[in-house]
Parts: sequence; C-alpha cells; structure tokens
Amino acid sequence: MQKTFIMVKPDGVQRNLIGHVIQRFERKGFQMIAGKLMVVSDELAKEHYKEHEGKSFFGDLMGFITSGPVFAMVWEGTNVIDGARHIIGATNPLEATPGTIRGDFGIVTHRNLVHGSDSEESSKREIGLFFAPEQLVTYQKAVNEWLD
Ligand SMILES: Nc1ncnc2c1ncn2[C@@H]1O[C@H](COP(=O)(O)OP(=O)(O)OP(=O)(O)O)[C@@H](O)[C@H]1O
Repeated sequence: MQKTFIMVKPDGVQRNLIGHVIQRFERKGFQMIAGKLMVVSDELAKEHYKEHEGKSFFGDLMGFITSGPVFAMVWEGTNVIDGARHIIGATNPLEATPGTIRGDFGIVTHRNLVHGSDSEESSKREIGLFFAPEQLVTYQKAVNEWLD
C-alpha cells in the first residue's frame, strides 16, 4: 500500500489545526499509521528541505520549520501521495483552491500550514528521516473493503 509523509507545520500547530488536518485525511479514507508531536532540529530541517538549499528563502524556511512543534505523520492508502497533495492544495495559498487546507486557512507561501511528500521517492526518504521502521503501525480496518 502506498505511504506518504504529512507534517502539520509550526503555524498549523499554533492555529490548532492538527485535529482538522487529521479529520480531512480520515474522511477521505486514508489511514494514519504513525504520528508524533516533535520539534524539528536544525540538522533534520536541512536534510528534509535540502532540495531548496541555496534558494533565497532557505534561511527563512529553516527558521520557520524549527520555530515550534510540528505534528509529523505517515498516512497510507491507494494513491495517497497525490490524494494528500490535492487535499493540501497549491504551495502558494493564494493559488490554492478553496476547499483545500491551504486554500481555506493559508494566506502566504512561507506559512502554508501542511507539508506532503510530492513523489514515491520523496515519501520514502522523508518517512525514513522522521520515523524508524518499527514506528509504522500497519493494521487492517473493516472499512477498507469499501474504499477501493
Ligand atoms: N518563494 C518562496 N518564498 C518563501 N517560502 C517558500 C517559497 N517557495 C517555497 N517556500 C517554502 O518552501 C516549502 C517547500 O517548497 P516546495 O516548492 O517543495 O512546495 P511544496 O511541496 O508545496 O511544500 P512542502 O514541501 O512544504 O509540502 C514551501 O511549502 C514553503 O513553505
């Protein structure tokens, strides 16, 4: 089953949106298999966002993502990587469709509330950065047979 890494960023935690984000994914039919509240270290932030190293906003991004607790999760489901990106919405909340998390709650790109992996490769990499394999709890729900 496909897996993705989802993180409620520090602004989402401060704005009491952890429960809302979880509910959006649960309602869709995806299944959480790991979740934890944590503060991202400088080293982890740098590794997670290494594709952006050297860009003008990199310093601000590092400062922001380490500024307070995040809620890191792994979700599982059919096409969950793209499905989650649709629920989260476009990177710039101004361009995010209403009904998406960023479209409903975000205003600016540097505070866009939630992160979701953008490919199979990045989901594997990001899950490995934030969780040990034994922290992923795979289990069957009876409802799964009604989902796909
Ligand atoms: N021009 C920018 N100015 C400020 N911050 C930016 C800018 N572009 C991207 N960022 C920040 O870097 C993050 C990573 O950018 P990326 O292009 O990977 O978008 P994304 O995949 O939608 O976001 P994320 O990786 O957080 O899910 C963005 O979510 C945003 O917080």
